[in-house]
Amino acid sequence: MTENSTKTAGTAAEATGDSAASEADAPAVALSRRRLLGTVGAAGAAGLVVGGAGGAFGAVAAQDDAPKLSTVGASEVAFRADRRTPQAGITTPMQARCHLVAFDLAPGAGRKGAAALMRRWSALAEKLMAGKAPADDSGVALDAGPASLTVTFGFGHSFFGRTELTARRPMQLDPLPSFSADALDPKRSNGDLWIQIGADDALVAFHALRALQKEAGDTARLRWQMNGFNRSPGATAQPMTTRNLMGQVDGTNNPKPSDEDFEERIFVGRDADQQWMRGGSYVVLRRIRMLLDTWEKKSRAEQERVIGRRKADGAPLTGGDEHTAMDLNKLGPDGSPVIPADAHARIAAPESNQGAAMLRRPFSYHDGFRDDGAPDAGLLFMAWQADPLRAFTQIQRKLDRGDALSPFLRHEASGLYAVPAVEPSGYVGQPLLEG
Ligand SMILES: C=CC1=C(C)c2cc3[nH]c(cc4nc(cc5[nH]c(cc1n2)c(C)c5CCC(=O)O)C(CCC(=O)O)=C4C)c(C)c3C=C
Ligand SMILES: [Fe+2]
Repeated sequence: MTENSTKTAGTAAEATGDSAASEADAPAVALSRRRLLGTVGAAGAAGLVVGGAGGAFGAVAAQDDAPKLSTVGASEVAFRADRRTPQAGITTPMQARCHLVAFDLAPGAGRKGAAALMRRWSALAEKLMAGKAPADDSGVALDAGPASLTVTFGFGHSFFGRTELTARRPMQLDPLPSFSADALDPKRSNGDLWIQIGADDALVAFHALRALQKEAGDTARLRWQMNGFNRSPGATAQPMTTRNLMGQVDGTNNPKPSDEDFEERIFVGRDADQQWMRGGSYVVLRRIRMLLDTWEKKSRAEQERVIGRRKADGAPLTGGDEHTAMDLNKLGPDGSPVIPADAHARIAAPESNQGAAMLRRPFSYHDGFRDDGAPDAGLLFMAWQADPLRAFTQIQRKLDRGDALSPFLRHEASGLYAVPAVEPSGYVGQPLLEG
């Protein structure tokens, strides 16, 4: 139930450069090579379905007049399956681009207006993710396929008051506590409705954002919007965990779908009080600006001690490669821990937090330069979990008390959203809005 199937059209050798690959098996080969080692890549790859991504701007290999697409362009992520599944965009491998957008319901829209909007938005998202153009299309995404487009919908705390559904608001949506390093801008935080759009092509991502905004009509008003990016597929010789704008390999010690406790950590259980959230997840969003001018003045050795891992390959300072477990007990010749007591990876690790863990799926952002010339850049930190109190809040509280990375960060915006599962039919949130 954690995996969103990935469909793809496109030819073998085109994508892999592997002339030995056969037409039939190549898309799977190409995708698994590119994505298997990605931050949450195993999930997407495990759910591979090889099929055709047809549609108005999708590839239809059999049609002579249809545009030919690379495997990147033609890769399609399913919006829904034939059973209740988590929405796409949670375990889907991270795409190269993202737009995050929050809306507030217009006065008077109420539950009826919200339901109609979610019905329209879900239909549109399903169409776009299949590589099909909406009516009156702008043409922005012409020539491209779905490019792994995902559209993920969430509901914020304030949504439930606006729709008179407070009795069905899960306590997991209770506002996050304040942290000492917070410098939060309320205008760029929270919101009734939240959408995460991800795609491996910038035009496809923008096209979806614009189409969804237009579809909101008079029912919901845009509250804030953020843009993020990650490395482009195929940019590195082999698939790698992504780097953030501090240059660190970021995402190594994420929970993996193959972990025994992955489901219970990331997705809401079958016995949850709020039935409509069963199989869903909660996402915490933090727009975290990096103080890069200060960070970049530190030596590589100092930077590595801040995290507890090597910059070159993400390996723990206690040795091995990127995926070797940290040895938190190892002491150096001077008797002090090799991974310092205030190292970010030590303080955030499950071992330091009663086993708490969450699925981090962040995007970098760069919004130009501030008046003092410092980059307005950092991380759109997104963490997925079954219970934010036991995961994000627990870990952030600990980080707040003495993380060596915190002096280089400013948390400038925050959001917490309930992201329900998607049913085999109907629209996202229907069990909440009509249940
Ligand atoms: C509250 C949770 C977390 C925030 C906020 C956070 C911000 C943040 N992190 C990095 C860079 C790295 N984080 C790494 C590991 C890591 N971080 C968190 C949590 C938060 N990070 C966790 C739970 C972990 C995993 C710890 C473990 O189990 O080992 C790493 C190391 C590599 C990795 O495992 O991903 C880096 C690098 C930045 C730059 C940042 C804010 C901008
Ligand atoms: Fe971190």
